[in-house]
Amino acid sequence: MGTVRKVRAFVRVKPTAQFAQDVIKFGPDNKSIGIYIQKDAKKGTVNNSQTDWSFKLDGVLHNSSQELTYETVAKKLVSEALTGYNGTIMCYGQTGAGKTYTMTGIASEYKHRGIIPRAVQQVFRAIARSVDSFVTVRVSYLEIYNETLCDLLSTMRSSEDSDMEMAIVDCPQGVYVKGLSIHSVSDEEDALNLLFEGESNRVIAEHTLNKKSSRSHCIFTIYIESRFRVLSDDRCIHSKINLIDLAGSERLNKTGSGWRVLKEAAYINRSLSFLEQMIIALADPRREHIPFRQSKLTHFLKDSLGGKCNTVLVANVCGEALHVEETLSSLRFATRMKWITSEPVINVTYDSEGTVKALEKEISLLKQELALHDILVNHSLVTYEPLTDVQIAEIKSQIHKYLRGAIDEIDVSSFLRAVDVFCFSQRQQEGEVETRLRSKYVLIDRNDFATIAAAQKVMVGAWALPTTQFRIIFFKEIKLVYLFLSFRKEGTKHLFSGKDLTANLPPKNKVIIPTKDLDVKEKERSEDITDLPSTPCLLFEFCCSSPPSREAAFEQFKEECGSEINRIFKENKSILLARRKRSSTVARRINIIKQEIEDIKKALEAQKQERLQQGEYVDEEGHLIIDEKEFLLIMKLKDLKEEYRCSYAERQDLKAEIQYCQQMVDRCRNKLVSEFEIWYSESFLIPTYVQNALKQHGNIRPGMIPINRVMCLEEDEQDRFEQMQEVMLPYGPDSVAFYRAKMKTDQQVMSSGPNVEDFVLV
Ligand SMILES: Nc1ncnc2c1ncn2[C@@H]1O[C@H](COP(=O)(O)OP(=O)(O)OP(=O)(O)O)[C@@H](O)[C@H]1O
Repeated sequence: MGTVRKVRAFVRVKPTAQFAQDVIKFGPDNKSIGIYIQKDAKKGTVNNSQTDWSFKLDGVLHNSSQELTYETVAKKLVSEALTGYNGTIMCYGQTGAGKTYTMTGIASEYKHRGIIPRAVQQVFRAIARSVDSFVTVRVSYLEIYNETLCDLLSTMRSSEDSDMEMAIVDCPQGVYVKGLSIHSVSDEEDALNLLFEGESNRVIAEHTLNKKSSRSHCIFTIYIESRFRVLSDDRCIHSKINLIDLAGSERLNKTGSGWRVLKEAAYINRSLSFLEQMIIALADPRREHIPFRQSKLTHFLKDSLGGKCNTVLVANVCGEALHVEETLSSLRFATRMKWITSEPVINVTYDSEGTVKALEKEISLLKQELALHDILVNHSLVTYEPLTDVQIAEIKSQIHKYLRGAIDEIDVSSFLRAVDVFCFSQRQQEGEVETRLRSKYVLIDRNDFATIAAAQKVMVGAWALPTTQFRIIFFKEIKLVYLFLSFRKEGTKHLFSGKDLTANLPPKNKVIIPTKDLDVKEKERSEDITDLPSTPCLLFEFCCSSPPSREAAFEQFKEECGSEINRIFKENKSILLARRKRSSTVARRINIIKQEIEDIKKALEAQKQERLQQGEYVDEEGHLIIDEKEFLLIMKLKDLKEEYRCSYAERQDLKAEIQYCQQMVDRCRNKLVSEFEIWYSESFLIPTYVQNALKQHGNIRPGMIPINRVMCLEEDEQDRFEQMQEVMLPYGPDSVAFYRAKMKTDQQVMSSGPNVEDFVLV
């Protein structure tokens, strides 16, 4: 079980020119807020009505920027969500007090973006840094308007979903909304697109208190699921972050709009008062029944307030005297929230069934791929069933014959046969097989991706030709499994020659072992196959069409492009280790000195007792006379104390140095990982022509433009226009996703024209 925590509650005061400084006062701890009201003169001099209140919350946000608000309120909750804790952040307060500003912010200005876009950014930045897990992110956007559930992303719903009636459903895993569309998002821009799309669909009414008053409760949810890259680790960590912008909590008589708005206000007030009842019940440990089902909002919040979830409330208040009653009511609400306790736990499931399913799916895809290859190369009769004893014996006999030189080639027609050939040949004549292979084939290390890619490029045109003959030969360790292709001459025309290959390979082809030192027999053997090109066979790794594993690529990256940062990282780490070692040596020394001091103190005490028993000597001036032993002990104690002081000071210095070194190491590690991610996607996931564009003088800056964008670019003009926009955007590359998403939503809204008006109720 997790540790028991309290729900955290903050108050955010909207800046105003008419701030009521005599009415609202903040404590020096930045956590307390006091409200002082003059006595109502009409009620006479003797009346007992309360005139001042004091509230203590987790923080008061007055004149605080969006950034500071996010750091204070949300950052920790979001980072804990990334490790599997559910989280809820809720903004409560009267109309116009800044709930939407706090939660969503101003969509046209990056600087004023609110909690939701910042949370999205934090999530995707953390994902970019994670190397050991696959993280998937999904989002949904729900609106509760007049007790009706609306999907703000309904235009993106599949036809199946849109037919389904929405309802809040309890299930053992928690509460969920049946029929609500949940969308996978691959990056920050994707998620922001959906946020802005949903924003433009919110029910908004013109209202005396706020011209763009949101009349509904809106819940943007981010679902995070992390699966570990290692197949043996079947843990799946999942969490959700509910970001809730409640409708305004003003009193009916202040709304001052038409009957429709009054009806809305009645609904809003009712659901907020049910919410208050639920909070009072949750805060009372003796209460057995919690009235969740009284409204859609409370039902939805059943597993999002307290319980196993991290919960944060922001009470938005106005600073003017006119709104003091609403301010008081919001502060009371926030104080009640603080009484609720929670015991957050990590949501983890062990998905061995999922892993098996994923593996089965992968096997079936591989089988299909293999079948397709077989058809392409006229090997349609190949079987992948386990071999019979007779077939195994036949393979063994073929290998013996090949090694004796009785046959030129081993016919390896299926993968399983090849595995057997490999196992058997490895046991039998590993060295000999290697020499023979080296004399006939060009060998490429499986980790040399550049060479493999070049070889692949040369061969790519030959794949589909029926004259291409496959042979798979397994070599030494399973790590060096190669797929050999031999290309037979078609008439007099070679499909390509070894020269073509060498021309296409990168200069660092040192791993290619040239064909040489053939004995006579071998020469004859190669002459036998003169109908093959001069470099008789090409080969490449069995799975070279898929990118290398991240682990292998990371090793390569550290050797090559990332070598400098890796070197600095290692150096810093070794300095850190040396400092730590030194610090523990000093700590040990301090302990020894402490012990010695204790021992000497005891010895001195014993000496003193002995002296007292024997009677003390004093000189003529009345000074006490001690013997030499006691004198030496006193001197030793003095030295030890001095040594203790020096060692202690050294330890303090070392501690500060360690802290600094640790920061440097962490920074280097993050840099190494983020550079690796860019390098990996540029080297293996991005097509070559895009890679060229990303090179130093290419027209795209790395990390700036998502691939899908690059792919759909057609004209140079478009390129230049986008580049220019990126340079001009404030806050550099960080804001690109935000502005792109905003532009996209604006374009959609413009093209949908009058439909936008449908959402504005006047
Ligand atoms: N802290 C703040 N700093 C600057 N402007 C703010 C702040 N808080 C709110 N505002 C501005 O005040 C106006 C009203 O804020 P907002 O729409 O967020 O209120 P609300 O509480 O969501 O109201 P409603 O319940 O009616 O939707 C907006 O123009 C917003 O930009």
